Amino acid sequence: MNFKIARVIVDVPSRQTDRPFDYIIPDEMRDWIEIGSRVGVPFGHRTVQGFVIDLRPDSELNFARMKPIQELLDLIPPLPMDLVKLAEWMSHRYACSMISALQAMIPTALKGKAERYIQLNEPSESTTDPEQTEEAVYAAPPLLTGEEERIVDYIKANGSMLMTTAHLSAHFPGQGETIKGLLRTGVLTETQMIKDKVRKKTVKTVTAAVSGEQAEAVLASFSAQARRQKEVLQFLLEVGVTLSLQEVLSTLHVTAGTVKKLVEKGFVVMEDAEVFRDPYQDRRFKRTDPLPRTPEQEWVYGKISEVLDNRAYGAFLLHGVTGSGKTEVYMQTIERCISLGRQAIVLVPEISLTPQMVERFKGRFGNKVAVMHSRLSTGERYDEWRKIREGRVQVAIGARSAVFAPFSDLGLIVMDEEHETSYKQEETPKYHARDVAIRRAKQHHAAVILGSATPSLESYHAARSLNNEQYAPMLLEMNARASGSKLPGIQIVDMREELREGNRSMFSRDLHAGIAARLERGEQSVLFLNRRGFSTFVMCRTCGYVAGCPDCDISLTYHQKSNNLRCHYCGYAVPAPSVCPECGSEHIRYFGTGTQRVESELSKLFPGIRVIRMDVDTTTEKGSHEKLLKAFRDKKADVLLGTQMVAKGLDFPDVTLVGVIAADTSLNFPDFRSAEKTFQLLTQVAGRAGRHQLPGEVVIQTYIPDHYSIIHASQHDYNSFVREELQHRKALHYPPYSRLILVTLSHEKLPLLLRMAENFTANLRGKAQQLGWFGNMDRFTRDVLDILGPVASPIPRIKNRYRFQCMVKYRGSLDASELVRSVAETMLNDMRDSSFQISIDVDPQMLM
Ligand SMILES: Nc1ncnc2c1ncn2[C@@H]1O[C@H](COP(=O)(O)OP(=O)(O)OP(=O)(O)O)[C@@H](O)[C@H]1O
Ligand SMILES: [Zn+2]
Ligand SMILES: [Zn+2]
Repeated sequence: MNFKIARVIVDVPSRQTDRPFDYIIPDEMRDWIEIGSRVGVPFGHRTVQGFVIDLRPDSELNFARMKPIQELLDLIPPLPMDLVKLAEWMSHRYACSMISALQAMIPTALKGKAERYIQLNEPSESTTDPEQTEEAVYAAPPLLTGEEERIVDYIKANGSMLMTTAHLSAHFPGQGETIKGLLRTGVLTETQMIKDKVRKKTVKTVTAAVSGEQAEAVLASFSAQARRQKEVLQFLLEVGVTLSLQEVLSTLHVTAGTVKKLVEKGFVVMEDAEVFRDPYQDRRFKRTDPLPRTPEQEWVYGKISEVLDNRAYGAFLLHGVTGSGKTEVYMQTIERCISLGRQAIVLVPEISLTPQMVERFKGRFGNKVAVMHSRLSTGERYDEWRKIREGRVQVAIGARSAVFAPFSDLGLIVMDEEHETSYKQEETPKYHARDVAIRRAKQHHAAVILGSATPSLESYHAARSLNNEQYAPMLLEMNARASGSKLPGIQIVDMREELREGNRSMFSRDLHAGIAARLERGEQSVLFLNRRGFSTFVMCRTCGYVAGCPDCDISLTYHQKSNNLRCHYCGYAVPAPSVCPECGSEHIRYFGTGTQRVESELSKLFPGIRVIRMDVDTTTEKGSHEKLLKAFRDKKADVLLGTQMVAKGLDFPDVTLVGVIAADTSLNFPDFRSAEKTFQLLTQVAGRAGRHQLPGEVVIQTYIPDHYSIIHASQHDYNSFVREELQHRKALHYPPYSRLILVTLSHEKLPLLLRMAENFTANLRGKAQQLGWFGNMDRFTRDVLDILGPVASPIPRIKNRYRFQCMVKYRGSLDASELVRSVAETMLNDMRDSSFQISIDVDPQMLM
């Protein structure tokens, strides 16, 4: 097929440009441009980056008015065809632009921006006399001043015809006007090209360029002064392979000059070779072999293998209690997938929080694994990504964006802790990695494993529902711990009772006794603080003043390290005041992070206790997690104290006590998922205790001891919790009995916003009525859509913009995303007020 036209999505984030634009494919690019290619194209007066999403033999548009593609940025398209298709689906499903979906799929390194370059003006072909040398063309007609000549000579002398405008102006300070003059008279021209944020890394390599027969004669020809050169050549001939220049220099203690002389003489070839930055190159991972499967693992493994072997789509919800050996199942099914010549993706909630997971996969699969880690440098991430794209690895492990790992023959996607909210991206594109994973698996006829000890109600309901949809996951359960150990006993302590009996400490008597016993026996404890809701704000105890952000309706957060107050939404920061700005009182209190308070209380109660604190403050540095966890594993501490971070995936043999300081802070959250979140957290932390030989014990402190999520968690009873929670959800038509779309409208002027929010909701309602969708959720029909609001958002003002929201609730097979998007678009087009914004969040996880 001879394609002349490429349809390109340009990297210009505006509603008007969210459609493909047609460009002519220049002849020399014909063989190279593919769907998924990244290109630089002229757009208005700029050059922008874009992605080819379709190829056409022809265009409906006038060829004369169409522009050609300016440059092709990679030889291998960064996006395989299936990801381009996936982006189209995402854009529809999540009501986001195509460019935002495509950008989410590539590493930051490839988010190129146009850079301006200056070059000598190449004469156009018609006027070029082949006899005329370059020199003649420039030197002759326009009479250059001395200054101008120096600039032109500098460009020539630097060999490259291309030089960034920035570089040139920096090299000739104060000569801006001269350079502009040269541009005006056409001696120089300026072009724009896309420059990537990071380049491939290369090293110089050297190889002997002398054949075996010649070797002796050549070596004999060296003079006595060239002894060092001779040594180098001899060495290279002996090893007989290409070595990095650095290696040669450090082995033989010679200078680069010596090697260069050999290159000049033609005895050695020096080249640039691409290298991959490997963030784990200095780390050794203990190799592990597959464990003999337990009977439960065997059954689960069999079910998944069937689908893998058939190369069919199949989804599984693996509900296994903590320590049941889910990770071992992931690894063994992945091994099977690889042996079939296919590749696998492992998704984990937040990879920097799960170093043990990375260790286990590296230990089993070695250099077959690429790690997509947010803490890696842009360059390192780019290289890990290239290993995937170029087929050098078979397994990718990473947080939600790893779902886009560009494998060519994907066979399996594993999503560990599938209930975690971090799988939902809160910025545009607001996708949920679970739904994207299922979609990708369908495209590839691959298997999906959603694993959790506490599956989300959405997944559980889908697996359980009677009118089993085609894509619903199959429920697989594992109820016993793989090691044979029992789940720990859990005790609930009523903190109100403690107070009544005169205990004002944050530790109940039972938890206190528990920690003391561990100290005596040389065992370890994990203390968990439910951070949500713990105060880090500043309050005056005299007048009740609370420091708030002037631009956002939210209180400022106290940061101990820098001793200032910061707004989490807009970044506003002020030094922490020492007296109340309102009444001048000195009784103004700073509440540090909850963990700091617990830590100081611990050392008061147990002098000499060794505590490792793990929270946002102690884990900002790269690798700090690993360090802290290793220290704990090496028994350099008695207590690991932390927030959510200590709840996940940790497996330490000597931890026999887990204490939950305040279980219910997350219950008081205005969110219909708060009971579910609390149950999940408690189950997860409790699961850290007694995983090996020593039996475990858990103490949960709470002010609401009779809340069903706490009671069921204390009995390890997921099924009863779910039954009760589903009843509440059903009564209120919350997910999984409906789906939600949260629409947030914002503007600086409150009265205007109010009117627009009313209008928007009315338009939406009207359109839904026309379609016959609108109705009360109590209605006994499958397809129905209801609209709640508008109301002020829970945070009514951010960055000086007021916010109103409305909630769309629907069920059945309605295309609600499309409805909301079209109403929003019509309204924005009619408004012509660019300051008015509508943000659409499909399947929201945070209702703020
Ligand atoms: N077949 C097996 N035989 C013996 N030990 C096993 C087996 N499978 C897993 N284990 C061990 O049991 C422990 C728990 O296994 P694993 O971490 O895979 O469970 P998990 O379900 O992923 O745990 P969690 O969800 O609590 O993080 C680990 O120490 C693991 O090495
Ligand atoms: Zn005050
Ligand atoms: Zn703010």
